[in-house]
Amino acid sequence: MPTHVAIIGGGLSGLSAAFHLSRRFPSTLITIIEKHTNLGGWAQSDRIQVKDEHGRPSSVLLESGPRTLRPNANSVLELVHLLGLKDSLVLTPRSAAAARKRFLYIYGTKGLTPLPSSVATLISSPLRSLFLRAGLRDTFIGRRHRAGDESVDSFLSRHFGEDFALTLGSALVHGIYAADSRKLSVRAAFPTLCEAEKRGRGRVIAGSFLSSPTAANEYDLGDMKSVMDGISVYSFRDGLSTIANALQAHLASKPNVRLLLGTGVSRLSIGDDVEVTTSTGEQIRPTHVVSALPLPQLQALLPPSSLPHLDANPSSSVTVANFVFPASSRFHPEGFGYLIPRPRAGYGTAENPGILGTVFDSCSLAAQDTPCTPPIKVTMMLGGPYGRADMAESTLLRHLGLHLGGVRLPEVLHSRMQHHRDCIPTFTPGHVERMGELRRVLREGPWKGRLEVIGAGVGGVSVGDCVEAGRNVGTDW
Ligand SMILES: C=Cc1c2[nH]c(c1C)Cc1[nH]c(c(CCC(=O)O)c1C)Cc1[nH]c(c(C)c1CCC(=O)O)Cc1[nH]c(c(C)c1C=C)C2
Repeated sequence: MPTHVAIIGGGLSGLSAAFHLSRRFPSTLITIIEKHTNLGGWAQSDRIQVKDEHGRPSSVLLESGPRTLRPNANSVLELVHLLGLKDSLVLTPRSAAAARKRFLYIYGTKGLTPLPSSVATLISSPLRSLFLRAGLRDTFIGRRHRAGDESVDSFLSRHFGEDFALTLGSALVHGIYAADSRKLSVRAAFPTLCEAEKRGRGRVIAGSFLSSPTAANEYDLGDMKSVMDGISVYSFRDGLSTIANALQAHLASKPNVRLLLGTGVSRLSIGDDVEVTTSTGEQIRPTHVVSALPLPQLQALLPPSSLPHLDANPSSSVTVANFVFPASSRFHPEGFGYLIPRPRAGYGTAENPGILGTVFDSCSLAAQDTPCTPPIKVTMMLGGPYGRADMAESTLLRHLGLHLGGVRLPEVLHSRMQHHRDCIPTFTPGHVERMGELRRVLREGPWKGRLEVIGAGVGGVSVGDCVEAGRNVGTDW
């Protein structure tokens, strides 16, 4: 049993690990070391006060990282239940426009193209022939790929055709990984597609109708399943920071938990003992360590060549631009927002200076704001495979108006732009095998299972993946 666990990194993975370890080992000392003074990683929510064009005040919640959660992530629902956050939930039902209506902005077409969400909307959709050709190709050609991993673009092109992979696949990958679908591993990023291909003997659509056994895992959910019945996504009145703040308050109240904020780690080594040196020069000798850092940051703390594959993946940087407009000026359609596929001519061409997509936040999260008809909030996401997009606000707004079919935008009440460097890892093909080898070396090498490596760079980039990984830490200890 561990007597002292050091957790390096206080994002949601590290906090989840601390929460679950402190429950499982109530007499073990747990030290969380985070170089920033705030916890929660890039899930940061800020409340701002704005005045509308008539001088009336409003309070608006802005997110700089993830903004909504899906109810299928049981590990997060469990935290909501155990931390008593149910009363601050903001729920978006499946019937809401934000859940049903998603758009693409396709170069060469005017305005937004709705994505079909049912058979009826498919029949009348401008994307009908693209979807039909994709369905026919997968069903009648069906191509099983036997050797190893491949990119998302290559997988989708094989099954659904190149046009589908470019239009739908690249846009989806922008919206989740802010990455180039030609570089992202299908096995690591969309394992369910590979499983469906296997079940359908080479046909993904057929395979997705065949059920697969799901591993049973016990979660302490209280009545969260019924609360989430019919819900598409959820957040909290004060945004996603609510989870990190509640975890921090919970951990701060535990006598066996020590929070070292504003303290980095400069060295991590293993001899007879594990040794962690902090940026303040303190030497800590825990029995076990959890790294919840981005993998290249962990690599920088270790002696050269200690662990394999930590620098194998690149990562995407994203600039998040939040805009607040007057309540009276609904200028965009109701819906989730829109994604922009990779330009046919490639990234960095004149038609797109670097915009990946735009979220119509008010359609799902207006309940975070006051008064009851609050200002309209919209978030544009830039960068990723385009590289750093240093765009003037006026240029961004000109593009937004153009994407919406040439609408005249109202005066902006508030805006801000935040650049998140290397915030989302891009799992390149072979990632799953590489992480298997990393786990083997951690188990069998000098660490002998005393170091566990988690975080978005290992097993998945969603909040659910990060919280789940933290929950599973140290189950062999
Ligand atoms: C802030 C930029 C982010 C981009 N991707 C992510 C973030 C935080 C991570 C991410 N986004 C989504 C998922 C899938 C989660 C799930 O479905 O369970 C992940 C891991 C989907 C998503 N994409 C956008 C939103 C609002 C959501 C819902 C989840 C969330 O709030 O993050 C919009 C969006 N995100 C990015 C871009 C470029 C984009 C464009 C409209 C990058």
